Amino acid sequence: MSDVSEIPIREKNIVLIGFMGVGKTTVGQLVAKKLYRDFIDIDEEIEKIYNMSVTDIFRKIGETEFRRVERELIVNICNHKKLKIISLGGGAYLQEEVRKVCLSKCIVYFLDLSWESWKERLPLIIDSRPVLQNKTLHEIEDLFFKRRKAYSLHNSKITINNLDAETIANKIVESVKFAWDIYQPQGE
Ligand SMILES: Nc1ncnc2c1ncn2[C@@H]1O[C@H](COP(=O)(O)OP(=O)(O)OP(=O)(O)O)[C@@H](O)[C@H]1O
Ligand SMILES: O=C(O)C1=C[C@@H](O)[C@@H](O)[C@H](O)C1
Ligand SMILES: [Mg+2]
Repeated sequence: MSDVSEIPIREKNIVLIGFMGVGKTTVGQLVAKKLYRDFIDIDEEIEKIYNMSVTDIFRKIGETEFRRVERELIVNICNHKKLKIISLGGGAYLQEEVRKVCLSKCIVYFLDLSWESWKERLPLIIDSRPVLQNKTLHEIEDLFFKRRKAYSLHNSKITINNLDAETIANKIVESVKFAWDIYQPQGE
């Protein structure tokens, strides 16, 4: 497969990062449709490899192995694929190698939701996110703010409080097209 280090900005993969449950999967699918691109959800890819849910992988195989596969998958996709919309799992970007490859090969969008808004979404996701289980709300809050340091390394931030998924996807598409036109105007 070819190396994509010199890839034109219009062909770069777009990567969505942010805390679990902020909507990376939901919004990524919409962005892919709007830009006529393929969508890759890293959690789904890992589930296909093991033919198990993320919850079962954590339980039966363990988080350490999950993180290794997650990292290798992301590094491989970022190095060898282009024109994709990629939604990471919420913890993937905590790995330095993942941050490095995403920032060097892709355009990284951070979906930024406030803690107050995020808390309302907890009941929707708690059962399918093993990292949240057996934690108090205070411990989850600590994790939410600790992880912001890693997410602060991005190319663009979209503040998503009170916005529906369609509106967020439109904002990303608008922002991507703006960047394309600034850095690589059509016809040049
Ligand atoms: N803008 C939104 N407004 C309200 N609910 C939303 C929005 N975006 C996503 N959701 C809902 O929040 C939940 C989590 O969304 P989603 O699975 O897309 O998050 P995620 O960021 O991919 O999480 P993870 O990091 O665990 O992969 C889903 O139930 C989804 O329907
Ligand atoms: O934030 C996390 O650590 C995780 C988020 C999910 O997307 C899954 O990747 C898994 O549940 C771990
Ligand atoms: Mg997801």
